[in-house]
Amino acid sequence: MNMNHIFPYFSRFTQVFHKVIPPLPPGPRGLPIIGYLPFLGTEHHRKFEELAGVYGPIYKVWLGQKLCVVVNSPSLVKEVVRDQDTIFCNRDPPIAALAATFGGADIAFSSYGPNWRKLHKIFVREMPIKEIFQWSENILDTAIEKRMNSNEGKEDGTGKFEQKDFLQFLLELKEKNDTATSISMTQVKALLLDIMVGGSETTATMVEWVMAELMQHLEAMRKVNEELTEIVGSDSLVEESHLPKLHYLDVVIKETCRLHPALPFLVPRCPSQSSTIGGYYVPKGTRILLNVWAIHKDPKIWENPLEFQPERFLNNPSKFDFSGNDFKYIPFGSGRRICAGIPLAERTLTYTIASFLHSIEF
Ligand code: HEM
Repeated sequence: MNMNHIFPYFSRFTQVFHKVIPPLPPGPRGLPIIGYLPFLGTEHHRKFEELAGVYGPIYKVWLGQKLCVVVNSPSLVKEVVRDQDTIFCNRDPPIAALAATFGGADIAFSSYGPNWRKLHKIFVREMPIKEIFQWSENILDTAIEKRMNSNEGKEDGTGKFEQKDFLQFLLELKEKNDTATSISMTQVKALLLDIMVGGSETTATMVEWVMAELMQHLEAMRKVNEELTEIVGSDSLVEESHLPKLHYLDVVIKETCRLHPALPFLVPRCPSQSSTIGGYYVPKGTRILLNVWAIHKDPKIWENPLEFQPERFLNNPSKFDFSGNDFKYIPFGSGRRICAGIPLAERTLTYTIASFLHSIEF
């Protein structure tokens, strides 16, 4: 066992001895140095769900030299993302993420501080979300039109799109002299990474899961198709104005996000100072995993949790939205570090799936 393993225990021992701080959470035993790593298997979300069944709403697990605390209940998630959000809103990026994001210069892996605040403000308040959406809308329209052998596209005749470019928006910010909003080239690249990598992989994964669930549940597929015929009509393509009226598709997407959250532990957080969760001691620097996978399938919270039942959201669609205010349902996270792209993600998901289903017979 190396010093990293020993030190928290030693320092805790002296403090517990003097009755200053509570114990660490319970958790499975691991091996010296490598901790619990050899027992994780390949499906970490299932293993961590299984451990929640054994150790309850909070447990610790050593992954190599890293102390991880896994939180498995809505009330303890609230302690992390609401009651103590300022302490727990740092990230704990692995080396690979730091290498990919220019040392954590982006929003997702940046520590909570001036860089995050500036980029987050630009992203949430100033980014031309509509233009980014229309850019993806154009790509999809063209793909579907090609698929339908139609020549009526939104291209300008030269094969290029007429849309204003969001890259141009970022480059203009780079040229600004105003320190409050101007950004460096590294920040431009980091923001693009968040949009292109963070935004596209998650959205593509969710589109695949929705299609897979609908193909397994033909009654739900029939209802979505009926709704599309009613709202869009049989001879037209799906447009952005149709999206808010597609209520059944909305609950299909919500139910899919419950069963298959794109990030089953969200993006791990890290306390900036030692704290407690659920009465247990959590040292500064611990990796905090919020186990959305287990919470979304907890039979104490959900009736028939493993079944695909979009109707469970139908009577109360606004209670379970993506805002992260109800800690039983947080596919996009919650608190200060909630997904910065929710409006875009919601529109893109609904638009892509609606267009596929309306234009192609599966
Ligand atoms: C279905 C699609 C998506 C899902 C399921 C999703 C989910 C998430 C989740 C779970 C987090 C972590 C939240 C937390 O730690 O509390 C996150 C963070 C983030 N997402 Fe998304 N996301 C999606 C699409 C997008 C899109 C389209 C964009 C941008 C174009 C985006 C940008 C971000 C950014 C920048 C963060 C980091 C926020 C921060 O650390 O402050 N996401 N997302």
